[in-house]
This record gives sequence, C-alpha cells and structure tokens, in this order.
Amino acid sequence: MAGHPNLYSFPTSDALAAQLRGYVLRCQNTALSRHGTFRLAVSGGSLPTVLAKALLAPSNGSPEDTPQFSKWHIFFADERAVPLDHEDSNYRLLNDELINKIPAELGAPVVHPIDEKHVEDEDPQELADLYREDLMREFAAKDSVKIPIFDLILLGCGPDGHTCSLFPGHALLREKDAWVAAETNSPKPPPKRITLTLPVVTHAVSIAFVATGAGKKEIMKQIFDLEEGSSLPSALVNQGAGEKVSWFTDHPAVDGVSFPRRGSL
Ligand SMILES: O=C(O)[C@H](O)[C@@H](O)[C@H](O)[C@H](O)COP(=O)(O)O
Repeated sequence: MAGHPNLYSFPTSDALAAQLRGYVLRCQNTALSRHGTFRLAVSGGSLPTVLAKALLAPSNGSPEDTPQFSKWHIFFADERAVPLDHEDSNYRLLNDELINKIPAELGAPVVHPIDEKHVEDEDPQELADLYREDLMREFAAKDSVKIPIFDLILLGCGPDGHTCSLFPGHALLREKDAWVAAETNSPKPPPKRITLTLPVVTHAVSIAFVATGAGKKEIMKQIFDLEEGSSLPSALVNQGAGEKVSWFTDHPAVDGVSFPRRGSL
C-alpha cells in the first residue's frame, strides 16, 4: 500500500479552484518535461465546472502557471452511451463548461470522445472496445503496454461512493485486465455507459477527486473513517493508489470527518 491519500479542505470555491489550478498545472509541467504531452482523464458531474473555474482564471504570467492546452490529450474517465450533443453527454458538458471557453492564445487540447456511431448499440461493449483502441493509439503507439499510465485522472464521488461509472458492489470492481469496461445497468441513469477500470485509475501518476457540499459528508465519513466504507469504489481508489490521491473538498463536505486534513497543498 502506497501511503495515505491527501485530504484538503477549503473554505470557499475560489480557494478550492486556486489550489486545484496549482495542482493540475504541476501535473502538467511534470508530464511535459517527461514526455512532451499531458494526458489526463476527466469525469462528469460538477467536475468540468470546477475545472473551468480553476483553469480559465488569469495566469500570473509565469510559464509554470500557464496551461499549455495544445499539448493536452483529454480522455473521459467515464462516459454515457448517448450522442455527443445529448444533455447527458460528459463530452458535451466538458465542451460547454471548459473547452469552448479556452482563449485562442492558449491553444486547443485534443479531446477524445466515444465513437458516436455506436451509442445506440444494444450492448455498449463495442463502445468500450473502441475507446480502448483510442487509448492504445495514444499510450501504446511504439511499445506494447500492459496498462495506460495517465498523468492525471480527475474524478467526482457520488453520494453512494461511486466514482467513474464504478458503482458499489458491482462485479466491475474486481476487473483486473480490461482498460475500459461497459456498464449496461447503471443504478444512476442513463443505464448504458463505459468506464475506465480500477487498475487504470490506480496506475495513474496522480489522481484527484473533487467533492463539495454538505451532501457529501456522510459518504466522506464512510470513505475516510469507517471500516464499512472500505469496499466503496472511491475508497478502493484510495487503497490502490495511496499518496498519489488528493481530495479537493470544501468544509461542508468533510464536516465531522476525523481523517486529518490540510488547508493547502
Ligand atoms: O456519470 C455520472 O453519474 C456522474 O458523472 C457521476 O459519476 C459524478 O461524477 C458523481 O456523481 C459526482 O457528482 P458531483 O461532482 O456532481 O457531485
């Protein structure tokens, strides 16, 4: 086990966004110095809005504080099997909240959507297989790799402890080999989705959760303080990736949580 996750808690959404910006840009700068691109995966929910607040804020002018979007490859940690312009699409959400608002001088990232031709398929397995092929092109172009190593995966946490489209008690949590899995019966609509698997999430260089609001405090207690929460998907990410995991929360989300938390990175 690789140590404990980092739990941060901030008084305001502005403070959270500022710290998240610093964190994401440090991940970017490390990735660019290592291999010239920044490869990340993002979830839906409130995350794209928070991310936009963080990344579209004015830079202090230093290269370290500047998003170099033209070197970014953005994948989806999970996606719903719907057309890309559908209101349930995480791709559409990310475009609306962030991508379409990036000033031209910062460049444009390469965004990797699901293959829209297969969203109506009875079984989303083909969608998952095609998304894996896209990952192969990006992560295994020259070598054969066992697992893609994202520079950063940005996640949300549902009130039931789910993350990506990995839901509590689901057989997918035991997946060891697949990179991308199909979900046909999600307890949260829409039912058909694809998701990165737990091994892909925990192998990332860095993993960050954003969880805010009083609606999260019960599940945060389960994840961080209670034995009974240890099998929840978000807790499994903590256990599998330890100190590589950072949680960005606000005070209401961690009210009553005993696990030690810090107010800055
Ligand atoms: O596909 C989904 O069902 C959502 O994207 C979901 O996974 C979301 O990330 C969490 O429920 C956290 O949501 P909030 O960030 O809005 O709390």
